[in-house]
Amino acid sequence: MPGLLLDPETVGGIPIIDFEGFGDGTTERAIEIGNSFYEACRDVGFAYLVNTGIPQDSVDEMFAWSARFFALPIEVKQKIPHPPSGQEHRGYSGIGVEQVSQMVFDKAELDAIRLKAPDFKESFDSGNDGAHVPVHNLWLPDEDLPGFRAYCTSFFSECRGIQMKVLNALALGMPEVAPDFFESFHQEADNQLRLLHYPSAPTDVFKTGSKGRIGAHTDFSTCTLLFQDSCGGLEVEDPHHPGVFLPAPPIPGAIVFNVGDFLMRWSNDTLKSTLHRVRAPPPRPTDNGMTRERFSIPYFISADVDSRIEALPGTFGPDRPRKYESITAGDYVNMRLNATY
Ligand SMILES: O=C(O)CCC(=O)C(=O)O
Ligand SMILES: [Fe+2]
Repeated sequence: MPGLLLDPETVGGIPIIDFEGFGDGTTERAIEIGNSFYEACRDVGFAYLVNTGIPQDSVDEMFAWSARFFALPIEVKQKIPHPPSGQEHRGYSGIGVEQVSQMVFDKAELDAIRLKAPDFKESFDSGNDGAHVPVHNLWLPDEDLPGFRAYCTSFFSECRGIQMKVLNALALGMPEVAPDFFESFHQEADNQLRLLHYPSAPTDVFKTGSKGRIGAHTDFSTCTLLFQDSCGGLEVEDPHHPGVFLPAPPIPGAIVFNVGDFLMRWSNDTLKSTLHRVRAPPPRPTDNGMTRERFSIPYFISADVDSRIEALPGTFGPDRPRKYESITAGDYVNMRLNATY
């Protein structure tokens, strides 16, 4: 993308970490990657990861399945509604989407939608089908979208492979953390694959400024791998200027990585879980008063529910007390999920 790369190693202040040559994580080059990745997590909380080894075709295919899923009639998607309980982060959520997709242009109606639905998005969540988690996937009957379940399941596994590489790189870069430390806390893949669709909507819908596609938030698990399409609109808080958000534009082939609140707590606040949000992308003359639709795919990585964490080695000492009690990953995530739904 010409013009975007002002500094070859960052975009909008977000470091680009090149995993080329990471190998099995034992080479000099792997240590270098680990060091710059650790610095990115400490100083920014976000990084673009390139050459991670995930085939671009797999990512493109996941986006194609996502588009097919969201194009299904609302009655079909509503066969698998997201349960009201925060613990069960599975199935379809279509908050406010029905109204928006019907192309409402009346101002009073738009205002009513804004009040009702702060975020104009629909989503589908799936996770590990393993028996150890008390949460079950909600799949459509296969005849409604043959192949969808199989592909989500296979993409979930591909992301898991990348997850291990990424966690190992971070451990390598952290001063007193053993290389396989994080891996040993992430054996069960208690992760969540979310397909997100921000429908096209009249540009007016986004004009008030206070509401958008996703309001400013931090993610609450260990970390997130985010795949975004070419639309744009993701913004990340500038670590040096609280309240100022900088665009994190899509870079073809890159995964956006961010630290979550759980890892921030685990690191005694050494690593940053940074606020981010999604706004309407800058309008183009060809948009005709409509904001383009956007698809994104976050993969939320969580530690094994029963694992108990306390401040990571090297993040506390005589001059730097531990700030948090020890907690299990399950208790932490449930506490946070219950506050969201
Ligand atoms: O859609 C995006 O780019 C970001 C999504 C996100 O931040 C989230 O789901 O937590
Ligand atoms: Fe997020």
